[in-house]
Amino acid sequence: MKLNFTKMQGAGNDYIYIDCRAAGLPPDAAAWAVQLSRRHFSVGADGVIYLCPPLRADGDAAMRMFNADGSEGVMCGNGVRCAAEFLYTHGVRRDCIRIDTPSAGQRVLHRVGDGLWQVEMGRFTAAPDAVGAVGLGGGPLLDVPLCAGGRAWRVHCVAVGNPHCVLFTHEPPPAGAELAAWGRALGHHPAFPGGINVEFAQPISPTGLAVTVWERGSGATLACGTGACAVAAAAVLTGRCPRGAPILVQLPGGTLEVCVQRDDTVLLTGDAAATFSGTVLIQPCKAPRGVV
Ligand SMILES: N[C@@H](CCC[C@H](N)C(=O)O)C(=O)O
Repeated sequence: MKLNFTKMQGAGNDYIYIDCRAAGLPPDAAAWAVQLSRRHFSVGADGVIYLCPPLRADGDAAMRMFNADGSEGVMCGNGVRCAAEFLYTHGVRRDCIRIDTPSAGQRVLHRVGDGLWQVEMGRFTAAPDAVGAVGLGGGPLLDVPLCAGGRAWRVHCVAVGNPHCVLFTHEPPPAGAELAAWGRALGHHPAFPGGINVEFAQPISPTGLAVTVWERGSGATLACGTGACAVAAAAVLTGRCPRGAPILVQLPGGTLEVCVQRDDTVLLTGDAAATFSGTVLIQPCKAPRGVV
């Protein structure tokens, strides 16, 4: 079977976009995500995003995002900007676009420049499944001691749709094998039975953070939009960055601007671009992908 797709990236977080606005989500959506995301063997990506019929009367489309291992994410901060850019160039040429999601609600996006979108990401909350820890008034869990990968850490658990485990470092954040090893150890820690995304953040100025990311379901990625929001929220809550001001989150794939507002809602601004389109042959799935 042949499938039309568009490859897009936001801050280097790359997804394959499949337009299902007419037909709806395909039954093999998760299996296709595993197959198509494999770098060197197929299109290659951090995951697949299906654009589906809207869930609300005022929605322009709905978005379903699947990580490279076939697990479904609740939200995708980089992916939703690319989804808006895709819709903008495929029939919804408006500067305000509304994208529905099954469990994170509707996201409203504003086109603030050529290929530049600002998205209202909603309120940050406690990461939902940090077992045994108690958040402040049901809010994020701050300064939680955790042993993982043979090291003792202090982590901040914040959800922005997806759950995130944020760690602040004095040194430049880890990359390569170190990022993969620590990300995996923390991301699969028993405190997080549903798995968690991991961000290492080094404050580099009063409003700037250098960040590296290990994503559940995809491994190390060049950026994570909800992750950038979670890092900014943790930085505000721990007094490292100001509330209500733009915070620049520098990731290996690009810089995202995040503003944590007085009511705990978060604004995320960043690029969104198509890189190529094509047709891919869907093969019967042979070998399952290993856990990342
Ligand atoms: N890269 C995304 C988040 C994707 C989902 C995440 N891996 C999860 O399963 O929670 C972003 O830009 O937010």
